[in-house]
This record gives sequence, C-alpha cells and structure tokens, in this order.
Amino acid sequence: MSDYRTPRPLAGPLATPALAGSYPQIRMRRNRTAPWVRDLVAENRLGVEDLIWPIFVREDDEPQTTIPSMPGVRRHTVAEAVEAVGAAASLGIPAIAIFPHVADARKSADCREAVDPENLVCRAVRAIKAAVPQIGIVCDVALDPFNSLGHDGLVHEGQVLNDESIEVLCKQARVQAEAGCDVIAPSDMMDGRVGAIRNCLDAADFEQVKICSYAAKYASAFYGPFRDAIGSSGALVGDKKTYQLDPANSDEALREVALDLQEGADMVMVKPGMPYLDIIRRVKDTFAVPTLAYQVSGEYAMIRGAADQGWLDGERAMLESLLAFKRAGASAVLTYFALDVARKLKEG
Ligand SMILES: NCc1[nH]cc(CCC(=O)O)c1CC(=O)O
Ligand SMILES: [Mg+2]
Repeated sequence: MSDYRTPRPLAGPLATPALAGSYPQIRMRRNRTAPWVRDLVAENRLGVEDLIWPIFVREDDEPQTTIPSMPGVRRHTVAEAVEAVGAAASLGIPAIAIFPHVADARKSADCREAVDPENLVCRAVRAIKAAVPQIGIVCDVALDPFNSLGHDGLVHEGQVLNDESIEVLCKQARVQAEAGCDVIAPSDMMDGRVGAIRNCLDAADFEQVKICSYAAKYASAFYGPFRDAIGSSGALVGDKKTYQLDPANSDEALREVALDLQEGADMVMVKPGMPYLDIIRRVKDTFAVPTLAYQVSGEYAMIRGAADQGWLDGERAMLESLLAFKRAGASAVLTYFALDVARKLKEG
C-alpha cells in the first residue's frame, strides 16, 4: 500500500534507502560542511604523477627566449633544458615533452632537418637522458617545426601528401628513438602512420619504445601561441583542416582512436583539452585505454592572461582546469603549468 507521501525507491544508480526520500531527510550539503569530509568523498584527485611538462628548446645562438603569447613560458637552450628537467624530476613529474624552435635557415620543403640525428630535438634528448635518466621523454613526430611551409607533412602543389610524409615521419621517429626518446608521439594526423612507425621501430629493435598517438587532434584555433613558440606561425601556408579533425565531430574521433589502437598505439591523446572534455570521456568509456589530454598553448594563454590581468584567480583556475581532465577520464595531462602545479601540490 503505497501512499503518495511515501516516495518510491529509485532504481539503479540513483537508488536510496526507502525512508530517506528527499529533503529534509536528505541534505546534499552535509558532505560539504568541512574540508575533511569533502576530501573523504572526493571522486577524483590531481597528483604530480598526472603531469607531463611540454618544453621548448632553442639553439644557443638564438637570442629570443620569451614567447609573448605565453607569458611565463620560455625557450630553453639544451643546457637550460637539462637543468629545468632536473628540477621537474625532483618535483616528481614523471615525463616531459620536447618541442624545438628551429631557425628558418634550417627549414626546408623536404624537412631533412627532421631526420638528422644531430638536430636540436635529438641533442636535447641525449643530454636530458644522460643527466636525468629517471624522467620519461616524449617526442612529437610531425614535420611542422622543420618545414618551410609550416605543415605537419610534405607539401606538393598545395596538397599535404599522406604516404610520402609517412616515410619521413618513420625516419624521424627512428632518430628520436636512437637518441633515447621513450615515447614517440605522432601529432601529424596522417592516415596509417602509427602502424608504419610501429613496424619501423620494431625492425630497429625499439620494441619497448612506446607510441602515444595524437589520435583525436582537432584543427583548432587554440594552437596559436604554440606556433609562435616554435616559430611556425609565419611559415604556415593555409590551414591544417585537410588532416586535423573538424571541431564539429565526435564519432569521427572514436574512429580515429580505434584505428590508431589497431595499428599499435599504446596510449592515445585528445587535443585540445578543455573544449574537448566530452571526447576524452567518450574515448575512455569506449576503449578503456590510457587516454592523455593536452591542455594546449591557447588554453594556457587564456588562464594565464586573465590571471595576469587580475580577472581570474590563476592558481585556482589552473588546478580546477586540470582536475576537470581527471574527472573527464584522462590518465595524464600535458600542461605548461606542470611545474607550477607540482610546486603547489607539494606545498599542500
Ligand atoms: N604537430 C604540431 C603540434 N604539436 C603540438 C601542437 C600544439 C600544442 C599547443 O598548442 O600547445 C602542434 C600544433 C599544430 O598542430 O599546429
Ligand atoms: Mg588517424
């Protein structure tokens, strides 16, 4: 005999004891009354082990160290990078990602600098590996820093070539692995490159070198400051919409991830981060594989820029934005805030 005042128990995940129907018996605010209980019921946490720190490297004779669109971020010489990465390791940051600022004179249409074992990336990897062997090193595989046309692949008559680019990307991955890179991260979005790189690495006895594919990488306006940082914004002819994903699409991202996993990716990445939290969640729920997120340069610039103006509490916005990635299902996050976050978490 149920009467209208006795609430019916809810089914499924919302089920509650029959007696405790609703207010005033149930008060959601009880579990929020003090820090200890909020900590106790917290569903997600951000830790230093979630962080990957992207760094920019430059040649010793390159005078430009600051990046106007990324206040607080600088380009390091190899020696400075070794020191900075040492500091990151002592804070407990598990991995870094290296991006080179290449002099215009070294850029070409065939991107030969990308496959030179003496290029800036390879020299930085060797120096960091020797000095800070405990930290993981991630290297981007894409041709844009080395391409006089600014694209991630080879360009012929205005088209970004797929299969011809893959050949160069495989060589690039191989010289990076030889230098000591732990994780090869193809960010170029050519079709089929993950499988080709896996075969190439295995053939060269690098079967333990991991592949983190930028599987769901969108054609985004949020990469602007990064292109300033590596000096490719001036070079880029046109846009990257013929290879990077359309921000309108979500099912298509799942298909990209499925293919890269089939081709042997060990981890997948979603990029940018905050505007694409729904994609992170779908990828994690669908595939249950290590899913990384990239809080890209434009996201950093928005938070940091607003904080510098006094419009946002920068520290809180930084921590909240990163916790949101964890809540969305990310296993780890690439963030330019990594050092600041690690220091903040250490303070407690
Ligand atoms: N393949 C290049 C690459 N690797 C990482 C980023 C962006 C990172 C950021 O914005 O922080 C880009 C830019 C692009 O695709 O144009
Ligand atoms: Mg793909």
